[in-house]
Amino acid sequence: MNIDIKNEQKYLDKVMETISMQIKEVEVNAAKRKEDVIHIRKHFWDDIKMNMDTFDDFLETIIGMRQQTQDLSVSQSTHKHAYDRLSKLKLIEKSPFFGRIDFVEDGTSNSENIHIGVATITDETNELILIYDWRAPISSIYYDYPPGPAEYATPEGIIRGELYNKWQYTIKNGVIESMFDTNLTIGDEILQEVLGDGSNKHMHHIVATIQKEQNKIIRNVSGRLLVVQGAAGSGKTSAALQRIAYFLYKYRETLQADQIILFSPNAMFSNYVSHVLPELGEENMQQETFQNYLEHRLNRSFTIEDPYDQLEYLLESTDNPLYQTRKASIQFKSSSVFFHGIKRYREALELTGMVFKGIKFRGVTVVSAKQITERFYTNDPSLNFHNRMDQVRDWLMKEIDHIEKIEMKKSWVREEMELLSKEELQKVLTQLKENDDVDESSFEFYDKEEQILSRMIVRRKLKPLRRKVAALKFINIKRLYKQIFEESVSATIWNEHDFPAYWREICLLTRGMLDEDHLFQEDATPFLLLKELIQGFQSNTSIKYVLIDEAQDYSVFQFEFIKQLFPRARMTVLGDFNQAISPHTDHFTDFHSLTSLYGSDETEQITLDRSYRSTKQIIEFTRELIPEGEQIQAFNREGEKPVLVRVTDHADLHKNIISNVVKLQEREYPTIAIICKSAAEASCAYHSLRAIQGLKLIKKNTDEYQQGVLVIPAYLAKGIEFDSVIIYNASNQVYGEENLRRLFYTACTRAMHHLQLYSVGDPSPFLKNIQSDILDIRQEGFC
Ligand SMILES: Nc1ncnc2c1ncn2[C@@H]1O[C@H](COP(=O)(O)OP(=O)(O)OP(=O)(O)O)[C@@H](O)[C@H]1O
Repeated sequence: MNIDIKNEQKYLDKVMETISMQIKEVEVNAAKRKEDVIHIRKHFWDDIKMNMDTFDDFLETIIGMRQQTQDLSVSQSTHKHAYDRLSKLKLIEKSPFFGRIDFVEDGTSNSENIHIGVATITDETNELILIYDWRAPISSIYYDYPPGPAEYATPEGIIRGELYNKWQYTIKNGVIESMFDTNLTIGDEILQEVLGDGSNKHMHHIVATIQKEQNKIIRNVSGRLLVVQGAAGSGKTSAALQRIAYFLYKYRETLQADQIILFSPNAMFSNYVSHVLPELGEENMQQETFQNYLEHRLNRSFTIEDPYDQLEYLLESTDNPLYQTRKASIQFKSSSVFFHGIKRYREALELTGMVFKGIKFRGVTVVSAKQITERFYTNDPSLNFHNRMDQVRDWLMKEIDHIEKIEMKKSWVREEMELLSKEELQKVLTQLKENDDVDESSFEFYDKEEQILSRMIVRRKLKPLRRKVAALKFINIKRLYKQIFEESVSATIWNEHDFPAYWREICLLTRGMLDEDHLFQEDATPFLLLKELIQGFQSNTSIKYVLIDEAQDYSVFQFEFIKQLFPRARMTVLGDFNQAISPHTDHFTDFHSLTSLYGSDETEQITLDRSYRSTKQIIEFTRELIPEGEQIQAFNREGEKPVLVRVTDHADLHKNIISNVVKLQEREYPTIAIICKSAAEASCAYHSLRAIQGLKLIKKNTDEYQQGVLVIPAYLAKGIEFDSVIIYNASNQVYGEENLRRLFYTACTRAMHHLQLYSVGDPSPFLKNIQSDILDIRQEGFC
């Protein structure tokens, strides 16, 4: 069937007319609802008869209040519903669709002409769908099939048929600017156009150009765990966000946005991706960094090193005498051997080894640690660990009751009684008068008053103790964790061959840090694991979906942890092992170990090989940097070949970069990033390049993605992208070690349109065998 742009424009005009009518209707409705809410709030008490004279009056008052609250809640939610609909209509008002398919279902002869957009639009009768939501079952054909036989899944089963035509549109301000028949065009013009645009302060949605393999991720709902390994720029983050939007549509009757959580690498990344869902007319999910979670759970007792300080140490402290110990320590503590060792250790504690803290009151030990230990181990051994611990807690609570009685008679209580305020005394007096039928002038009354006051004083003092006992704070977790690093205990946890190199030194180092109440990053999760195994897991059952982006930097511990933390959730894990820059992931090359989390039946893996962020020339270069990089396919978008400029010294380097940035600014790139190996290098570079106007230094606590010319350490650039990337110093001296390959690759793959590398002296060995048709190598001088 032939369609032309005029007819399609007519259809667009009709849809826009419908939308503007609906906007008017919903505006009136929303305003009315708003008035209702204001009215109920304003007159909330007017309609309630406050009468507490008799029980029936009291009941009537309560019922009236409840009724008013219910009315308010209904009005608020209808107002919200109208308001959300209005926002959605306004969002799509000027560009209501981006695609069309003509589909004939098997067994019928009618061609359904389906226009697809960000949200569903029906005609005034509410019966005819003018625009299908991109997440509707039939819309999947648009993403999954070229013209020919096609099918889509519905709750009632698979629908098969023939896809005759497929069009893509660019619509701006209500006008169709271009329209492509994808039967005829070669390549994806719209995708070319989108990817060729400059960078933005925030990531945008991709629903008009979702690719087939990405659609598989977005719509996958089969197992408990979906693992996505994807090349840099292959759309993992995008797929994760559109997947969340898909869930919110598919399960709209039962799922709220705050029942979904996305773990992201840092605050800047969170801010960068925070506009995608609102752009799609959906509320944002919760976002969290794992570090935040750790701090929330542990920082009352410890200071915790953050992952960036850990990385910075590893990048910049290679001369430190403890460097090798620390490195070995990180690797061991992130391994599954350590994870299972801790589990074994906890099991062993059932028989021996528990350490408790004595209970002190007013500086005196009232129950000693030894007594608690004895009590724990003399409890019925057939009871499980947690039940035994509960019994100890109950026993301690009783001991505290006993202490309360004894303390009430002590002289310090009498002294404190003298200090009570008039109000406090009055309160007790009133209480006594109300509850007891005792003559106010009698001795009995006096005795009772004294008793109440003493109890009040002692209880107040014992309150924190009771709270601590209830929270199992009498278990000495720090000492228990420290024991793991004592020879007498560690020998019972691990087999001889499990011990890593530098074990003695690791033990010394860890014990020393614990004594200073400081936790290394690599100790934080194992410490928390041990704490939870002993005190019981504090899980969050309301979360239904957990998504972990940049998952390559999480350890086995962290995955286990997140799984236990959200026991009812389905998990989506997205990452790229070639960008694994955390020190504990040095030897990881895939996500296979994750299968054990939920078992192979519940786990699905999808690989994304095609990269969309960068030009073909940049991809052809970056894939040379990693093993098996040839598997990565470039999207066919042309650009310039990356350039490596060798300079003789730092003065020359800065002169070259400054002049190059001026040229790049003339090209009007919104973002030019000068990427450094570490924060230390970034800080030096920033000071030497300050002649660049508006230069900004990005630090670990920067919480907003910024445009302009930036100096940024490579590990903070993870997950984001820049129009032009300048690798500050790709020399052998800076990137000489093999373990920096992935960091170097991560830095280079941030470039969308332009990539330039500098090297003071000899370049990194990573660049050694790259052919001149892929990397343009120039000797010093201005480029
Ligand atoms: N189907 C698509 N249509 C339009 N743009 C896309 C598509 N897929 C990816 N992109 C764009 O490609 C860029 C990279 O996407 P994204 O950040 O999601 O990739 P990633 O795999 O998470 O990258 P990295 O691993 O490097 O962080 C973004 O600008 C994104 O908008």
